[in-house]
Amino acid sequence: MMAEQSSDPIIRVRGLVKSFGTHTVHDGLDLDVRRGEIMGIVGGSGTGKSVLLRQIVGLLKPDAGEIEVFGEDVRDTSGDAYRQLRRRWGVMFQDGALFSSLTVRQNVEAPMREQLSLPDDLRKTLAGIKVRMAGLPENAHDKFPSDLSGGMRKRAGLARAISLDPELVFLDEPTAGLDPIGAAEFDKLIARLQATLGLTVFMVTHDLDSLFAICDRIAVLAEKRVLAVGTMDEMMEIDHPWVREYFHGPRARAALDTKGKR
Ligand SMILES: Nc1ncnc2c1ncn2[C@@H]1O[C@H](COP(=O)(O)OP(=O)(O)OP(=O)(O)O)[C@@H](O)[C@H]1O
Repeated sequence: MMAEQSSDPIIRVRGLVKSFGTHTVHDGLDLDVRRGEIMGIVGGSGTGKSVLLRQIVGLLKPDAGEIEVFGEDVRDTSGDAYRQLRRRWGVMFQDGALFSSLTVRQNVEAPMREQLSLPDDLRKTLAGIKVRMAGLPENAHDKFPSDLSGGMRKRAGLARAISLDPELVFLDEPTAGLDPIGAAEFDKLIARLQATLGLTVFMVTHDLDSLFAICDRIAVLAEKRVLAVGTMDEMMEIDHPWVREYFHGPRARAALDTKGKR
């Protein structure tokens, strides 16, 4: 997990401001995500974790501030430069955001169809490889999302997120809704893909087990900005009411216990 890391920021956010009407969600938010790390984004409900993710990938426009991914400005999403850039990352949304009328493999093929001109057979084969990499059994490839369990749908969403061999993946609450065993397996899958593909991972999560198990660093969103960034050990030392409550509360202790047993 740590081996591939360097201090080279793959995501750089400076002075980000974002409001919806009179409600300011981000006000002067700064964040660096380094190449090769798994960065966990945490914060109370409504602190703007998903809104941050959506701005970084260009789905929402910031009101002010700078956002660079791979050293390129992502605020102008109209041109070829953004289209080129978008190929270099994959996103897994919370509900998987799969096309319900397509099978799992066809869902994984969709970005390939859009972005690459490959012969049908090759595209199908490559999509099958991604589905297997996401840990889905052979008999799931031709199923529709509605015929899959929640955990399998998440794996299908992950397979689609890695369909274009991205350097960076964004995961929005990947383990939400999974039982603890399913969540732990999903954590392992993320860590394995990160290590084998050399990915950088930006992961919004509420899951303390995931934070303990696989995140290299954590960014805490509070007070409309990134209040603190650091390793889990560093989080434990921060004297801020929300951070203290979150990282020292009963759920955190339970997660630490779980980690000890793994
Ligand atoms: N398109 C939108 N229009 C208006 N308000 C929005 C929009 N998207 C998000 N918001 C508001 O921005 C705030 C941050 O939302 P966001 O979904 O990023 O929170 P979050 O930190 O991901 O929360 P949770 O942990 O509950 O998922 C919320 O108050 C939300 O209501």
